[in-house]
Amino acid sequence: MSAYALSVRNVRKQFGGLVAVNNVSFDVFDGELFGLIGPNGSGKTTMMNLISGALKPTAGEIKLGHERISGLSAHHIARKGVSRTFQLVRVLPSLDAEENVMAGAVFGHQRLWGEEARKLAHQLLERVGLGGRAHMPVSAMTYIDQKRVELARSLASNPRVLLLDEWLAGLNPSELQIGIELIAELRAEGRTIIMVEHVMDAIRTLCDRCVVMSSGVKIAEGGVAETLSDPEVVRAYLGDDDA
Ligand SMILES: Nc1ncnc2c1ncn2[C@@H]1O[C@H](COP(=O)(O)OP(=O)(O)OP(=O)(O)O)[C@@H](O)[C@H]1O
Repeated sequence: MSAYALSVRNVRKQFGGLVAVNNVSFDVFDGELFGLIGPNGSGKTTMMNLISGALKPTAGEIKLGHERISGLSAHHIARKGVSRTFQLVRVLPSLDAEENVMAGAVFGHQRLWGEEARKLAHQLLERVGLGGRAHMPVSAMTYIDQKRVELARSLASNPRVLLLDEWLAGLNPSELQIGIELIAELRAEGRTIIMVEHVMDAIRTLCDRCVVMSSGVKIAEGGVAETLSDPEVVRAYLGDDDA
């Protein structure tokens, strides 16, 4: 880990009178698995949307490496190397797994076509545990398998930064274990990942560092163990069963 993969500087997002993200700054190193956590409604998904370009900040700056990406369209930011999965899985249900993943290869950062894209799709489907199911329609797949397809599609662009927005949500305990192992493998490959997650065991197991948000504000940042035992963080989570 050396250079910053992503820098968030004094970022603010206002929806009318509501400040969803209030002057938040943090840096994510190359190769780091970085957690973004906080109670419901604290601004985590808004922050993911700001990084991916689905939303534009009201103020502040986001850089990918040395390049400012805040203000660019989601499409441009994806091309520059930020890819994501969504809180509620978004796949193309009428297509099969291979076609979904090829779409990521064709439209993303890496831009592969034809046979090259197909070959990569096969490798990635194998990678996420869907080898042999390349031609299954995604609409016929279980929820975890649809999540695997979405992850493979995000990886198909060979992103510089991968955003996982509650990728583990909705999985049963054995699927959760598989999901955590899969993310751990991506981390071991040296991928830079920012994950929003309510599953605290996953954060503890997987993340190098984390930021904690509450009511739009960053209330703590640092190594996972010390951050989660910070009294302000414990207070913010009081009453939240997931903490
Ligand atoms: N498009 C929007 N328009 C208006 N308000 C919004 C919009 N998106 C989010 N908000 C508000 O911003 C605040 C932060 O929401 P956000 O979804 O970012 O929180 P979160 O931490 O991701 O929550 P959760 O853990 O429940 O997903 C909430 O009060 C939410 O209602």
